[in-house]
Amino acid sequence: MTLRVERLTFGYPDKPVLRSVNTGDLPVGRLTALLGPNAAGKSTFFRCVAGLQQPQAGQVLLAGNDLHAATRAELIRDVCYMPQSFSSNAALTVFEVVLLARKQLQDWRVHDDDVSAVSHLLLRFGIQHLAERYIAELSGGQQQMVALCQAMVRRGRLFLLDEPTSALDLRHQLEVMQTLREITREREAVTIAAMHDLNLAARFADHILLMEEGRVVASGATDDVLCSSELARTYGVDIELQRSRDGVYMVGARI
Ligand SMILES: Nc1ncnc2c1ncn2[C@@H]1O[C@H](COP(=O)(O)OP(=O)(O)OP(=O)(O)O)[C@@H](O)[C@H]1O
Repeated sequence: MTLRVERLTFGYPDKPVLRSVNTGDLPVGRLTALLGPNAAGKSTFFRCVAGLQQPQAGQVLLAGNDLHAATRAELIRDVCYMPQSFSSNAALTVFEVVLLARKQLQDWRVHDDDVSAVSHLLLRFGIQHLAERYIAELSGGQQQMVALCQAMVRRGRLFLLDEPTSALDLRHQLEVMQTLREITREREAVTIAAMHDLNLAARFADHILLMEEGRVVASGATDDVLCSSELARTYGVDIELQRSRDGVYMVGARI
């Protein structure tokens, strides 16, 4: 199974945003990092793929089937989306909001496997100790981990995560990326994480999509894309890359 987005096009009145985006085949069981400068169109791309914004043209093919030809219920079942900004009912606990995310568009009854899925995921992301805390009482980084659990708690086939580590400290960034990579492999899902940290992408992503001004200008294996002159050109900086045992690290950037 692969995800393949073809000619995805979206714009606001007088403002084209996505200009015929083609991703190539994004492999199942692999973590893809979506990179690109501010305003390149990454969040818009996610919203269009998730069906939250209506593209003007193009197809989103998951295992060869057009996601947007599916029913709303099928789309929600298959695609799990974590938006860039966290918004949850502050009067609910962490356990409750993650459970609610799991039950989205499902039978309202809570079964044993729902409770164990939520417990297991909180444990996996290391926030089980927050389960009974109210959302309003959490730090920004803790809220981001809860948002991530909301996206990952369902059995989707495609996970779209908009900057999942932007509010996290160094240790949590590494732990979350490692866990995301493991879960993606175990579930044989397609996971795309938009991010600005090239070092994290280099270390954990298997595949890179590089976006610039509403187009994907490079799609390929992490080592290939990060070493390309395209990356320096897209960001408008000189980038020095150094390979290490764990992958490719960006060690320096100059304007
Ligand atoms: N509701 C809106 N109306 C008009 N233009 C919008 C709207 N939302 C986003 N845009 C524009 O669409 C373009 C792409 O925005 P988008 O949020 O997709 O970029 P991004 O790559 O996710 O950026 P960042 O890395 O800064 O989060 C930007 O020029 C932005 O100003």
